Amino acid sequence: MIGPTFCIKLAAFTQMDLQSFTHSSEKNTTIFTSIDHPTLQEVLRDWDLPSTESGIFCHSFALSLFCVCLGILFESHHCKDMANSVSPISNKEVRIHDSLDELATDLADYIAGLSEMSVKERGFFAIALSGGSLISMIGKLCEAPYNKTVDWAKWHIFWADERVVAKNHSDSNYKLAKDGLLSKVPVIPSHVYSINDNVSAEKAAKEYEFILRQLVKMRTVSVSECSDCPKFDLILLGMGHDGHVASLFPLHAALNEKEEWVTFIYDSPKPPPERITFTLPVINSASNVALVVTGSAKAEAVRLAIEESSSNCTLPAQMVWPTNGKLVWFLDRSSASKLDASQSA
Ligand SMILES: O=C(O)[C@H](O)[C@@H](O)[C@H](O)[C@H](O)COP(=O)(O)O
Repeated sequence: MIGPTFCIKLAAFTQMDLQSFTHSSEKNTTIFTSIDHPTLQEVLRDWDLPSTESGIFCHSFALSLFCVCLGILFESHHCKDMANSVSPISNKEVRIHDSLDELATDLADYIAGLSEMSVKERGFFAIALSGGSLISMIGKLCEAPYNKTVDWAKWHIFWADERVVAKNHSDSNYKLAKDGLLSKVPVIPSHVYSINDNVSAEKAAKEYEFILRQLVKMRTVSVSECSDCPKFDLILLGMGHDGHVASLFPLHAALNEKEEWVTFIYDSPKPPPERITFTLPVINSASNVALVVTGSAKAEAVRLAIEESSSNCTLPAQMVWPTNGKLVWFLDRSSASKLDASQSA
């Protein structure tokens, strides 16, 4: 019987035997043709397997099982590590544009491309929007060719953050997106997931997470391979000059939220104070995250976020590291002006 100590024993077995492994490899002999390690002998005894000459088969068998275990251990460890990782990602791209018009066209191409790919692969495109100037930047999607070529009926639209105000309030991110994009393209109204604006921020966050959980169950929104988090096809974010993204502000407790998918705040430094926001685990579980930032006022935060990502980072934008996804920065020359030459060339 393979007992629960199986993995531990095999792990112990390899740890010790690296030396003899290398040694026998150098001598070009068959690896592990005789079992001389007590831990492996113990494992084989537990399984009632022979331990000497006829052991070649057993050795290969044990070695193969060990490799499988190691693979599983590595994979789960890797995923866990990456979710809380402090190491810089390599799947990051910085696109710097000479004009806002050029940026807007590139952004529209990028979104249309991801939409096409997701619809082809999954039948849906789950996109999360934020507020601010980002919405005017994606305005080109209402124009030709995108208004005709994008498969709008397959879009499912969410908010990475929302201000807890009435939907017709000028502060509402929903209203901003509706006026700037959603009312101008043929999205299906029931695919637009706005928050409940009749309840407290706390309740609105809970309800929003509940809706998300249903959609993840149905796989309208995909699920991360490393956690149970939703895996959005695309999360679009802006960034404040203080480095905040969505409604995750510097040094705010919401940045540490690891369990909830959607959290709430009552003290946003940027008005209005009551907001709901995706948490970092959700943002970092997305397939694609785009950070769209323009203007010289944000140049220093851009530099810090792109060039100073380290273990002691404090800017929320520095903490945006999609675990298995891709991060693209869309910048204009002004916001990129403090990047080192190799980034901004
Ligand atoms: O609801 C919000 O306030 C936004 O989601 C917020 O995160 C915004 O994206 C940034 O503050 C950048 O805004 P600007 O691009 O307008 O500066």
